[in-house]
Amino acid sequence: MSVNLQTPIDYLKGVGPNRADLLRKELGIHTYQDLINLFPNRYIDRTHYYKINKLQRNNADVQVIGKITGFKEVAQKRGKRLVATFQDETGTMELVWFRGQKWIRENLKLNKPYVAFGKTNWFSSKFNMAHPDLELLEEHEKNLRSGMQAIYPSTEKLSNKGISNRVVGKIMQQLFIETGGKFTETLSENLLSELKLISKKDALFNVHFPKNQKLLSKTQYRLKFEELFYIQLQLILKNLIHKSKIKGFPFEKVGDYFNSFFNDHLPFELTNAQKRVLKEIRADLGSNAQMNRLLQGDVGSGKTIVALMSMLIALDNDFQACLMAPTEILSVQHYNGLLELCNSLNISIKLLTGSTKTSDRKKIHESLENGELQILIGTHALLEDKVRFKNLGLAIIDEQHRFGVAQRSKLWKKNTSPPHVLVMTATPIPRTLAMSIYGDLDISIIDELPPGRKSIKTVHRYDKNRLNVFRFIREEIDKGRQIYIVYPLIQESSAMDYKDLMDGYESISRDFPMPKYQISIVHGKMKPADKDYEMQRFIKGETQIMVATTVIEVGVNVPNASVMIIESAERFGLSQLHQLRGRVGRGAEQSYCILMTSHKLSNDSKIRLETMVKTNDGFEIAEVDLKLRGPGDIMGTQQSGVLNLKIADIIKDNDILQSARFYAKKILQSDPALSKQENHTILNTYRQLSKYKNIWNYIS
Ligand SMILES: Nc1ncnc2c1ncn2[C@@H]1O[C@H](COP(=O)(O)OP(=O)(O)OP(=O)(O)O)[C@@H](O)[C@H]1O
Repeated sequence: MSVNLQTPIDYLKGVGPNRADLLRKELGIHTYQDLINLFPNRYIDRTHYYKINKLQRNNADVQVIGKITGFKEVAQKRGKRLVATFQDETGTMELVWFRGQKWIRENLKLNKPYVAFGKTNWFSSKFNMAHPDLELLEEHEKNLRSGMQAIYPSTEKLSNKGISNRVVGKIMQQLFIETGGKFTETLSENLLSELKLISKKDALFNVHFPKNQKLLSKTQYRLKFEELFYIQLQLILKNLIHKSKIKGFPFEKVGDYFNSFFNDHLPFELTNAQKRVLKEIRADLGSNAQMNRLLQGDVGSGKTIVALMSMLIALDNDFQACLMAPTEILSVQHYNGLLELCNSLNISIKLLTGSTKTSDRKKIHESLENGELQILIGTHALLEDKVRFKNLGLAIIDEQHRFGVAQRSKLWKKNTSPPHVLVMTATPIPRTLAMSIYGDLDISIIDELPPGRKSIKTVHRYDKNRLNVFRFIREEIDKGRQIYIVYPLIQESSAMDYKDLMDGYESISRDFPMPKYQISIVHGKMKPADKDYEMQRFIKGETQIMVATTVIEVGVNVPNASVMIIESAERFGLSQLHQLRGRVGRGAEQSYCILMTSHKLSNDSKIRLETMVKTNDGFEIAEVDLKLRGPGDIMGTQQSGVLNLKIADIIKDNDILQSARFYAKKILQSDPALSKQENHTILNTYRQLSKYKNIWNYIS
């Protein structure tokens, strides 16, 4: 190509030193390449022309073809305004200027066809357009911007400094004239033809000058695909390198434990999503590589059974398995649940937590080391050095948000070779984000709830409606249901929060007196044994109301509980609210979630509450959370690069991301080193990637 894209922007015809300075300072555009990469942030559809008799009031972005038949000046409070009569074959309207009259009168030509573009107003029984964007029809037709007009970021702000959107459009046009618009392709022939993608050079032209919406959509698809494809390629390569370096135990067979459970003891039919995820896990376990999989499922979607059945495969292959949960309550619950499910399978399962007695602890350690113990469930007590397995084949970690990566790898080190790892989370991370960030994990998603679940009715109530809420609680208890009332205790040590909880407990005890009503209370300051005792009373149905802090947030399963009341709901984050709500709606009865707040709510709190009221879908909630808090915040650390997208939107372009990931995977599966001739372009582009860090910096 003849024109070097690194040419400074000053050399482009129509730019000049002043504009060049502004472009550099205001938009960071130094070279031709920077200019091409200034992608529009929106478009105005200029493919349609209105007739004057079809105009409507306050129509923005309207264009009309007509002729100026005369001018008049109209006196107003301060100065004069210039009014032109603008006419087409269907009627007459006015074009109005409040400044620049002299220039306009001298330069506009009477009775020549013009295109007037702007917003319509209705004034003195006539339509008018103030300060229209006017262009002679014959010039307009030559103009590349006559289809979908690109609007560039910041140009609206900068227009009085001399870089209006129109100016950027014009110099962009000039750039394509000077370069001939011939840019090197960056995707392979195969991808282009299989996905029917438009070429790079067409995409770059059309992103700036699309003729119509259809072409624009194709263009955006191609560029977004490319951006996401190369990010996925990088992530998957990382994953492949991990897999080729770290060997796992191949679980070759599915044996008696699994089959007997599946055929004779499964308490319900698995959902299709559960079956699909199990297949994915089985495939991993059967391969030679070490499984490193993230299992995402909304609250109550049935992850536990998937975890158990995966553990049974480990047992079938004479390996041990462990399940680690973030809290004592959860570990106990998992333990009891699994004991019940495995009742007739003759498996040895034990629980190890901070409160396990020393003598029991010793026995557990021994039986783990000699291999008698097959499944160990517990809290981070599992990570202690004394806990040594004979042959740990599968480690399942529930709620990975609470365990850091370092802790995960500590589990690995419990063997000479690392066990397979399955990380389960009930706090859905938006799919897009998960795919972009967990380069080292494969992802399975249970996106279906067990049949027959009624969606939880969620309402927002102010404190002053408390009496009504209490009446509702009484009615539900009379029907035999149980109630959670949760108080924010963001930090377990916060004295004020603790006082709120205790005050709440007292007032509830007054309104729901013994002996008719029995109340449990659980909070972080209690001894584990007391907590467990209170929890068990509620689980067994001996108490009807559970007053608690967020210790019950994850995983607690009491199907008879049908009402979740969240006090000071504005103080909780979205995913936490969703988690709490997930504690009800686990049985067949209609369940309710009542979000109590005071009147003073910030905008973000309002959005959080509205979202909760509107939807039960954890993934949708995660998306809103992502928008409110930003990806960096959600993941704890800013994963720069991966999330620094120029054209794709991590929230909206999920489908494209899936496809990009699929093809990146497919290509790497058949050609991991990208050495085949057909992947030459991809390899080349990929190499540039590591050099420039950003795929948009290597257009040539
Ligand atoms: N396929 C199914 N059909 C009917 N019930 C099911 C099915 N799968 C799971 N369940 C039941 O649904 C409830 C929720 O399952 P589970 O506790 O495994 O959910 P979860 O995904 O772990 O959710 P959470 O993270 O909120 O605890 C349990 O009572 C379980 O027995």
